[in-house]
Amino acid sequence: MGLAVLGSVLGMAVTLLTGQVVGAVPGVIDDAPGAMSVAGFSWLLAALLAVFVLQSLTPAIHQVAMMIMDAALVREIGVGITEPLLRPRSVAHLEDTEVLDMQERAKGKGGFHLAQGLGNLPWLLASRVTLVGSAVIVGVMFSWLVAAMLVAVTLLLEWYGGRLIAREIDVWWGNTEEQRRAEYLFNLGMRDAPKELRVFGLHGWLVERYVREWTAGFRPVWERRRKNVKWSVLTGGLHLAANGLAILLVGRAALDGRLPLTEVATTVPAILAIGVSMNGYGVVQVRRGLSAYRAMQELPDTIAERHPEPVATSRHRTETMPAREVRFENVSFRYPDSDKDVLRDLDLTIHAHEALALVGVNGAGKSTLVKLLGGAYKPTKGRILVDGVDLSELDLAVWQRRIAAIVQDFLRFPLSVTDNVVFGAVERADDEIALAKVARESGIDDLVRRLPDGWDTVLDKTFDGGVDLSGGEWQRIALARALFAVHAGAGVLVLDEPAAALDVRAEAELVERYLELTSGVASLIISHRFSVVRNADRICVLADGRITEDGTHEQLLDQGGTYAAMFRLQAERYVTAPEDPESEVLDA
Ligand SMILES: Nc1ncnc2c1ncn2[C@@H]1O[C@H](COP(=O)(O)OP(=O)(O)OP(=O)(O)O)[C@@H](O)[C@H]1O
Repeated sequence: MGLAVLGSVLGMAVTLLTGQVVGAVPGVIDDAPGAMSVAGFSWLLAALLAVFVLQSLTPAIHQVAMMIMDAALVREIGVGITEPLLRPRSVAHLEDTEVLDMQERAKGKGGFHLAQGLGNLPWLLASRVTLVGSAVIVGVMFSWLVAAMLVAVTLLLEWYGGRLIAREIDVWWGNTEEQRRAEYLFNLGMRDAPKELRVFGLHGWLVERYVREWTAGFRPVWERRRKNVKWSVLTGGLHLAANGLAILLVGRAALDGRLPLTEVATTVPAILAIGVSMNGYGVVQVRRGLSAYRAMQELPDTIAERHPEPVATSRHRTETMPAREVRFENVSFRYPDSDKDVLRDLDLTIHAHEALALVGVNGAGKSTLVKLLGGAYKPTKGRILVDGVDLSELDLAVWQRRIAAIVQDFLRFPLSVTDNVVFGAVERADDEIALAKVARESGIDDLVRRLPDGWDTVLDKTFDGGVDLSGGEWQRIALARALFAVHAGAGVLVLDEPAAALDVRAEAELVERYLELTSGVASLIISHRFSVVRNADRICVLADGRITEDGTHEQLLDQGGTYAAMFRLQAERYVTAPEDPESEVLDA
């Protein structure tokens, strides 16, 4: 800001000195009495040159300063927006439309990002300094009335021009249905589904559809722009007329001998400087940048107010829990903004050191139960007790580190194999012995040996030397990550569909070692594969939001309820297809 203001002050100094130089020329040439000496004139010229050079340098220095500032601003804004969203240990705020709106506003409306808005602040300030300074020059040297007229016209037209720009930008960034569809199609082709598009030969369809949606999406922008053109020409004409009138008045005063040469030579550039200080675009950018800045500042408080985090009471030793059990007591739950209870008066106890399997049809609420266990959501009714202590009284950050989980949509980091595994317990990232152990347990040791850079291979083909893994290989990596967390001391292991992408042999291996892998921790396994489920110490059926059956595999088969029916249905499929290699595994 200092540099920008200095630049405009130096600009005005150039105007004043130029006026003095021009005004002094006749006297110096005529060597008139009382006129400036040649030496004095030379000093004046030297001063003009020095100020001019300085003024020419400031934009370059300003650009460099802004580039450095801009990088820092973008970084700070990135942190300022993401940090409050990441900090809470639960996730309900990420589905709260008020929070999401505020986040959108903080990112900047109408393509005016906060960094751009704030980055424009110095330029706007500089143009304001030029406006006021030049108006004072015109006022002092010529006429305050003309100065006031020029300032009024400039500000009025700037305000109106800003409105036109803002409207056009709002239409542009209105994020119409068509624009969003075009963006979706673009990402589909470039990022999300390049393989499927080729397999189905959809290239031509995608391009044609993209062009159609894009054109439809931007039609309102062009309509608005067409409407704006005549107003823009009109305001431009008015501006020109006001400046022209002011210069005409200066010219007449000069011809009438009322205005000396120095004043004429100073006033004319000052009038032009007022004209070019009009900056409607900058005003809109700064105004929106500042409103985004306010939203960013309010974001943490809004999240804290609307989604208060429980205050952890240090009386409990969360880091060794659960020593006995985790108990769901009369728990009901519905997602925010939903009118359907996913869980209803559910009672369930998971004992420490016990392998518990949870089965149920699609959408029964199994993954939801895991989210509650991890404190991602709070029950709408009832309590979750860990060794008799309400989960809401525990330090959630510590509790969440006690849980090792493979969730259905586990993360596939485009980083090295090591990073993908040690993210299970970053504080133990250097524990190579544990790393080697989980590699054996999860069956990724062979895979790592085959990879070009072993543990350092990046698991994303878009990076140098990176590779793509198959779905099943990724699942083993996720299993290794969860086991690494268990070795680092996690007390609860959650495996949500750990075998979904595994081949028959890998699944059989997992089944064989399942109880060994989960010994010593409370484990919850969710699977539609009964070959996995039947090995658990205890099996619970989740239906209609509550536990309807509870027992060992044999007990539940004897009961002849839902579990038995589901198991027989799946087993029959293998029995009627004896050539299916999976039947051997099942028999085994
Ligand atoms: N974030 C959410 N907001 C609203 N409803 C949700 C959300 N996540 C899940 N649901 C709904 O909650 C219900 C239970 O979903 P959940 O994922 O827990 O089922 P699931 O038993 O794990 O199913 P699956 O076997 O298919 O994985 C479903 O009806 C689902 O549509």
